[in-house]
Amino acid sequence: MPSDIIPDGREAIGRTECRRAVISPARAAALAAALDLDSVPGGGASLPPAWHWMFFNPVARRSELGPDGHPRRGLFVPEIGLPRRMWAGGRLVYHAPLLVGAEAIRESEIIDVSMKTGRSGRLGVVTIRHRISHASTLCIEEEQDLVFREAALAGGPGASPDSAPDDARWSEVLVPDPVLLFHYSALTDNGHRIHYDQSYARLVEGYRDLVVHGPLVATLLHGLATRCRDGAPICCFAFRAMAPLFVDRPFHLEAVTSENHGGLSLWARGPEGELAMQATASFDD
Ligand SMILES: CC(C)(COP(=O)(O)OP(=O)(O)OC[C@H]1O[C@@H](n2cnc3c(N)ncnc32)[C@H](O)[C@@H]1OP(=O)(O)O)[C@@H](O)C(=O)NCCC(=O)NCCSC(=O)C[C@](C)(O)C(=O)O
Repeated sequence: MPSDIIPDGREAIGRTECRRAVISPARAAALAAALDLDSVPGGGASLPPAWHWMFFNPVARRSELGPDGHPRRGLFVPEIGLPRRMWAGGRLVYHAPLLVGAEAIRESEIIDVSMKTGRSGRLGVVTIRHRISHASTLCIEEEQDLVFREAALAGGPGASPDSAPDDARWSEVLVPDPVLLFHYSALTDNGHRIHYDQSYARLVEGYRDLVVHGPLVATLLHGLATRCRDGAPICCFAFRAMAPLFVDRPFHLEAVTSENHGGLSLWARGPEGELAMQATASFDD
């Protein structure tokens, strides 16, 4: 392809992949430890919601990695000429539990690639649909939004995050220390350098420090949602990452009962009061 043609990635719409994994009790126990939880889901138990993000991830050979530590773009996720990847949001429907110890299959399809111009510059949004099943039982349907941004430029448009709500009924604080980031990267087979390589995060991607994983924050919000409802199963969860959170800077996980749908509105509030992630959860009861 001539170098002056900027790819838009839309040729990848419809691309599919399929991965199998055993919902490993050892990984579940390791995530429970990393999150400092009292209970560990053992063999045969239901995997807590969002913990499936530990499984089905591509493990690429070193020669197939891109400069950010992810598998090189073009293998499944398309190359769209925008180098900085972020996990920016998703929508999940939980139909049936994934069982610890059992084999599961994830079928994935790229369903949209769209180019946008945001306050922070040009963005490419790649949306992937995943269907996760035990044999013929569909357990989770998920749409995952990956955002790709332009290379960091000195003096480029800065982030202008909104403020988080101030009416939380439930609030918990978490310090995302580097050991937690390390464990979450390892448990999710995620080589993305923004989470552990400080000079890369700062000098190449232009962040102020190591970035907290979007799926980790969303996992913590799932946990808060479950506690707010005394363990009732979540049936739907949607989230959008609005601003990055950084290592060692405490943030709050907060929730309030939603007047619209009777479920919960949740958010992560960053250290300066910024809205870092917003989410909604609804329940089977
Ligand atoms: C994405 C940023 C730069 C856009 O910020 P912006 O200010 O430029 O955007 P905007 O002006 O608010 O919106 C522009 C357009 O983009 C859309 N948009 C705007 N935001 C989103 C979103 N979240 N999800 C989907 N779409 C989004 C928005 O709807 C709009 O579309 P429209 O023109 O059609 O109306 C900004 O929201 C941001 O910095 N978010 C934080 C992302 C983050 O911190 N993610 C977690 C860390 S990265 C990670 O964990 C990675 C991992 C795990 O290693 C991994 O690679 O898989």
